[in-house]
Amino acid sequence: MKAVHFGAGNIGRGFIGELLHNSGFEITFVEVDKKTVDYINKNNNYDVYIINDNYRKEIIDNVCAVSPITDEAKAIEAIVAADIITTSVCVDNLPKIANTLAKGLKERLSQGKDKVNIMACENAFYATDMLKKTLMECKDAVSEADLDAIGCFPNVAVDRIALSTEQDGIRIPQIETSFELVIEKNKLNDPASQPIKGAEYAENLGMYLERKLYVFNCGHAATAYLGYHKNLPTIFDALNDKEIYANVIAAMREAAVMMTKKFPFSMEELETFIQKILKRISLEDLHDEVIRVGRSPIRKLNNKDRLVGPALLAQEYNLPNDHLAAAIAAGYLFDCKDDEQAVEIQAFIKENSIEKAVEKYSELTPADALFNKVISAYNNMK
Ligand SMILES: NC(=O)c1ccc[n+]([C@@H]2O[C@H](COP(=O)([O-])OP(=O)(O)OC[C@H]3O[C@@H](n4cnc5c(N)ncnc54)[C@H](O)[C@@H]3O)[C@@H](O)[C@H]2O)c1
Ligand SMILES: O=P(O)(O)OC[C@@H](O)[C@@H](O)[C@H](O)[C@H](O)CO
Repeated sequence: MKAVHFGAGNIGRGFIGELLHNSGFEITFVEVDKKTVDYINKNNNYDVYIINDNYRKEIIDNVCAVSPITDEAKAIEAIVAADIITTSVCVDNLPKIANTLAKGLKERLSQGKDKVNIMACENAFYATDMLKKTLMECKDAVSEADLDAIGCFPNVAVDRIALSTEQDGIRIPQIETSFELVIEKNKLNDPASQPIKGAEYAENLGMYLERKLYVFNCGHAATAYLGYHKNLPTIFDALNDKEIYANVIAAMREAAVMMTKKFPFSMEELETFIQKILKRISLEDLHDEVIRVGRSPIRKLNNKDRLVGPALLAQEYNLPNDHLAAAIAAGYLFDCKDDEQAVEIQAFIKENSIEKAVEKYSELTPADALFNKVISAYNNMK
């Protein structure tokens, strides 16, 4: 069985690559970083280290990599031959992979190939739906009818802390033992099939996806932005600060209470979930930097993403969201110079105002109670 995976980064090699390999797939990574492509092709394998299993090394073999920039024809060939296609490139990059994927899918169609499962393993609200939309809108656009004739598009919730260390300019993935990959079962080509071993197959993905993004990633982002504001380098350091810990858990609980209104979760089970997540992310050995977890704030401050998304839903249900508002405000203070999106937001605030920035990036207006809470928290923190 053959898999094509776009993005040989931390999650690509460290998590999805490992699961695909253990499910019996030969994997072709489509990756823009030349050094990573050459490293994978050198021995047709790569190493992964399991952090909280004494840095046990796993070797993932039967892999190769191609660059979509210098070798698009090979990428298309791999797409045509694939039994499964997955991505983990960050949702901001989905439009950049769309043309190559679209060309490969058109070629599959013209060769009369089978339908293939295509899954975007990204932290976002229904990332596979987003990918499908970009395939219909890109330069080499495929019509929806053709996409449905050649592909199936299940959404997924992807959870594993996947980091890396650098050796000779190559990032070597390091992962934690805990993981969860939940796949939207009824959208699979064959809903009874379980193509990836170790994944869960759910009919009601929405509740798992929102719990992951709106509770886990919500708390993670809140920790990163509040930690960055206090000059704390890692998530471990940030959660060791009593004030930050109290604010993070309060924000996660605000999101969780909202989830109990929307989905059949009890607060008791969400409280257990929150405690489990806080334990996982505060592991000292991870050395997970607040700038990684806070990266790409334009994406994270979007009104469908992990902070504004649950805060708006809480507002809709007339529930408290003040701690979520404070975390959003901290996101607008994230002025990391190495993060393009942070630089853009800070320049926009300087040239315009925080009010205009919240309107532009989070699509909140002064008519929203949340807008005013964010502005007032921002001014208090500044
Ligand atoms: N790291 C985690 O703990 C984690 C956990 C769950 C979900 N995720 C999600 O997984 C996705 C990837 O995150 P990551 O941490 O692995 O990031 P990463 O930066 O380590 O990996 C992304 C990879 O995609 C490659 N890439 C970018 N544009 C590309 C393109 N046009 N074509 C091919 N390759 C391209 C990059 O070079 C990089 O190797 C994100 O959506 C993230 O939210 C990450
Ligand atoms: O990957 P991002 O940028 O969406 O979010 C940063 C972290 O919160 C994220 O990577 C977590 O480590 C991950 O979602 C855990 O499953």
